[in-house]
Amino acid sequence: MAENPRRFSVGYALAPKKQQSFIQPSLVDLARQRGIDLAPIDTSRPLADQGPFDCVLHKLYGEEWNGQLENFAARNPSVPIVDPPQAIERLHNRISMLQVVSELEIPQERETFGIPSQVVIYDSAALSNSGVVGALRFPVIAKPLVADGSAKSHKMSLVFHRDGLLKLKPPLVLQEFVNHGGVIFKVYVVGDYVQCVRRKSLPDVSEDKLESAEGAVTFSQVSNLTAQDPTEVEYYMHLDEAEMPPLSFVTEIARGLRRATGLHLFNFDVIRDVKVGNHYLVIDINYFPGYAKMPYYEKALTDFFWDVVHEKKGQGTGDVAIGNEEKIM
Ligand SMILES: Nc1ncnc2c1ncn2[C@@H]1O[C@H](COP(=O)(O)OP(=O)(O)OP(=O)(O)O)[C@@H](O)[C@H]1O
Ligand SMILES: O=P(O)(O)O[C@H]1[C@H](OP(=O)(O)O)[C@@H](OP(=O)(O)O)[C@@H](O)[C@@H](O)[C@@H]1OP(=O)(O)O
Ligand SMILES: [Mg+2]
Ligand SMILES: [Mg+2]
Repeated sequence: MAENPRRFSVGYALAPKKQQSFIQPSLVDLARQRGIDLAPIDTSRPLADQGPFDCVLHKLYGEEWNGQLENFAARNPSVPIVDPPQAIERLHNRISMLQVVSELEIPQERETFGIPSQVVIYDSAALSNSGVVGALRFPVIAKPLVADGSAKSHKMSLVFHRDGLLKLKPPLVLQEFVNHGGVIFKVYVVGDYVQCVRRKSLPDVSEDKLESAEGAVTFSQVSNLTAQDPTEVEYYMHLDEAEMPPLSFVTEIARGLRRATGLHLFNFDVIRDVKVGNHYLVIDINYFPGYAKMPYYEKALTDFFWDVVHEKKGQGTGDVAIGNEEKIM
């Protein structure tokens, strides 16, 4: 009689909303067919008492949880934790998050990339200090310094003039707004796998608008908004027409970020400067983003789990490009 093939278990610890969106029956079924069982972790009990797991997947924060992961790792040194809290930590601060982009050493040829000019503001006095904000070109986006996934950390302001800064609540980052044709590219990374999609963004700000606009406007998670009125529907039709950045280019950045951060699961937001045409700016990096919105996410994630539990991370056979998807090796 044939032996039962070895099964693997991936334990997951996610906030309820994340669990609901990510753990879809289609993902659970596909993983199961490939010999991988997705098992919920009970966060009210010690992690080290649960399992056995061949991998621990998580998006939870805090000292208590980090302590649980440390205990688990001490008892199970060979079980990968995706991803280690110290590696995720740098994405929780919008300065350290983009610092890593500036440090990438990638030959820039036809397409170039960077980050927008920005300054960090720790106290209200700095908002009226010419020495601090004088070098910035308006409009600017004010972003909370902390990017910890809270609703507050996504609340931003588009500020047209210096007087619009005065009501803001530090600590925050003031980042120059770059006109980019109202579309952002979200580059999803799942281990070796990379997929780029278009999303709605803030519209360009013309010189006229800049002169006539007053103060600041607030917004939150623009890219997740859905069409509400006919002009929005019209907008979405044109969104599909925006030229994508070359996949090999975003894949190079993805590979660089993976190496520099040690992270396996993240996405980054890229905009294309309309004034330059082939210059791109990375404006945001998110840990374990909404993968369920990514076409065929079940396959990408299952392949990733398979690689992790078979300890074959990064030992592929070469680059495979399929449409807007690519594998980095
Ligand atoms: N420097 C910039 N220039 C132009 N538009 C920008 C800039 N920074 C941010 N935006 C716009 O604001 C949106 C929100 O900014 P950002 O992505 O930093 O916020 P977030 O709350 O971290 O987003 P997410 O939901 O992806 O985590 C972007 O998707 C983009 O539409
Ligand atoms: O809400 P979704 O599931 O779609 O995912 C969003 C995710 O929320 P969740 O982790 O609470 O689910 C966000 O994480 P936090 O910053 O809030 O931690 C952030 O990563 C967004 O960029 C994701 O949207 P996407 O970038 O994929 O469009
Ligand atoms: Mg973003
Ligand atoms: Mg973000």
